[in-house]
Amino acid sequence: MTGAPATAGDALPVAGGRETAGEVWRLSRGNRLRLAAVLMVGIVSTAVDLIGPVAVGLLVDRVRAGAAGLATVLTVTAVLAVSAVLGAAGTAVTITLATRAYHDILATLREELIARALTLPQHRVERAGTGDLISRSSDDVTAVADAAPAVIPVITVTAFTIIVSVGGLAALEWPYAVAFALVLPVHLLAMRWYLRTGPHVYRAERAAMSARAQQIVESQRGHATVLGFGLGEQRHHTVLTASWAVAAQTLRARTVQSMLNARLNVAECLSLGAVLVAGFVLIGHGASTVGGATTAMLLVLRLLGPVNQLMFVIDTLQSALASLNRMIGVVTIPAGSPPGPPLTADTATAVRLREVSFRYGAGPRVLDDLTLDIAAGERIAVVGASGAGKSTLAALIAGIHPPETGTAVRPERIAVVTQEIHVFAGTLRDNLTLAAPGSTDDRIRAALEATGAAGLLDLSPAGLDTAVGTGGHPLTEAQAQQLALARLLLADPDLAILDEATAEAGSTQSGLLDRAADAALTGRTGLVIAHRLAQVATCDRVVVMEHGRIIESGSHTDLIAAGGVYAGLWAAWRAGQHLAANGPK
Ligand SMILES: Nc1ncnc2c1ncn2[C@@H]1O[C@H](COP(=O)(O)OP(=O)(O)OP(=O)(O)O)[C@@H](O)[C@H]1O
Repeated sequence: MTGAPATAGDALPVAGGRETAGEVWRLSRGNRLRLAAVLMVGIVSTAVDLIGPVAVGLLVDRVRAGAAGLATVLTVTAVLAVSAVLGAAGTAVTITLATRAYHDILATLREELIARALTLPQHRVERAGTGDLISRSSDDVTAVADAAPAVIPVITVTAFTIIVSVGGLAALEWPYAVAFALVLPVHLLAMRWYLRTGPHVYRAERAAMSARAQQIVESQRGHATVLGFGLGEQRHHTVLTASWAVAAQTLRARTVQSMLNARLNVAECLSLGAVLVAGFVLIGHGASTVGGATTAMLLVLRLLGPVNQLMFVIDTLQSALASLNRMIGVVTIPAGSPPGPPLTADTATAVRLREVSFRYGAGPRVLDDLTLDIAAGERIAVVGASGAGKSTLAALIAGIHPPETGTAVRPERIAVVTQEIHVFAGTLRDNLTLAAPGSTDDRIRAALEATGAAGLLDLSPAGLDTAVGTGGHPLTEAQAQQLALARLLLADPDLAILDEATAEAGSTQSGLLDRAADAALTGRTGLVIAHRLAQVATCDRVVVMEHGRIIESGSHTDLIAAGGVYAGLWAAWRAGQHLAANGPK
């Protein structure tokens, strides 16, 4: 199947803040009780934390009044210790509960993301670039998961500390709260600046990472092409450029963080100064004691810690939010139009296409008002020039692409074998029984025999337990094709589609793979796309495509006799075969 380059407009969507919040609320369905517990325990434990500053303030006043003996100091110390222990225990419980809820919600999101990614139309993924989807289900999930240890303690502690400490300041003497509130805009300005600057920087960083992943995936997938055309240098340069783009964006992000630090230092000095001045004025007017001012200063100091920490983790938070938006963007992609209903009533016809059209995105029509019936048990071959739409037709019949217009009726159980065979890491048995779990070893062996692939059992003494795929016994392309055809036989579908499934065979192996394909197709409806016309000639009917339309249809013999396009293709192919066998005259 030929492809087209991805454009910016094809990118997978990224959710907005409101959409993400709505989705997270939906995903938190099973954790609402836990979240309520977080709220209650958090407020109570932070309130307990207030006891310390108040006790120290009282001690200061007693000392100034000359009324503090050893007993007072010991009592205050004990109160400090008990409140610290209770506060810490409460905070630990809060953080644990919040972390569990976070991971539960993330796990649900990850499952939904993978489920959605696996059901995305293939052309949608191809247009966006496989790297983007891989990056969203790996890099982004990691970024959101890794943010938990840094972000959750700070967010929960800060939220409750702000509520309780500002309340405490106001209860002490309202001018303390006012003084703090007057300086709060400086903190908020620092945060606003950061929130305005940060997301762009982090989005750009993530996008650069996606682009790099895409380049690396393409270089690896196209390994054979890269080697074949000597593109190693060029690919290396492209990957290097993408990596430098990531480095540049990361540097930009860290610079923004340093500028935030400077703003935070200013805000901190101003806050402490404002409460100190308020204390000075209040004490001067007899409205507060030195102990009261001490309590106020301690409360502000307690407050500044988590607020500043919040600023420090806000970059992690921003980065995690950018990733979360990208993950939610995939989850909320609306399901496309479902493939046509499976054929049940008419057992004589396996596939019925009526005036179907299809285009990739906004591109030109690749299938154009195409009508085709395939009788149950019939084996048809589809031929035509490169780009005629053969693979697209096969994918539409398989239900991978929904038709843009027209109707497509097909059997329920369809299996497709293409030129690209992925051998999963696992045993031969695992790979063969993917689509037919529970097959007995005898059935598996029979399938291997029937497709002429029994030699796979001799790859190692382990037979069916031979490890293949990544890290396992390497398979040649032809062996992988044999494996796929035997797998198809085991899956026993109503309709088998072979799209260039035997194209990898060299001249010595083409007969072997053609026989394997024949065995896999026997007794079921089959659609074969092949450039080797020897395989085409054995089919019941040949369909010739041009520009997304069927221009000829009939048996091999009839089409040859008709002397049309197929007859020309056949003559050219035979001449090519003759030349290959005998050499030029
Ligand atoms: N994923 C895709 N995105 C956009 N355009 C595509 C995509 N796949 C195929 N096309 C375009 O659709 C047209 C038909 O492609 P298709 O692969 O179906 O043709 P084909 O007859 O199978 O060609 P070939 O024999 O080279 O595989 C071509 O113009 C191709 O560029």
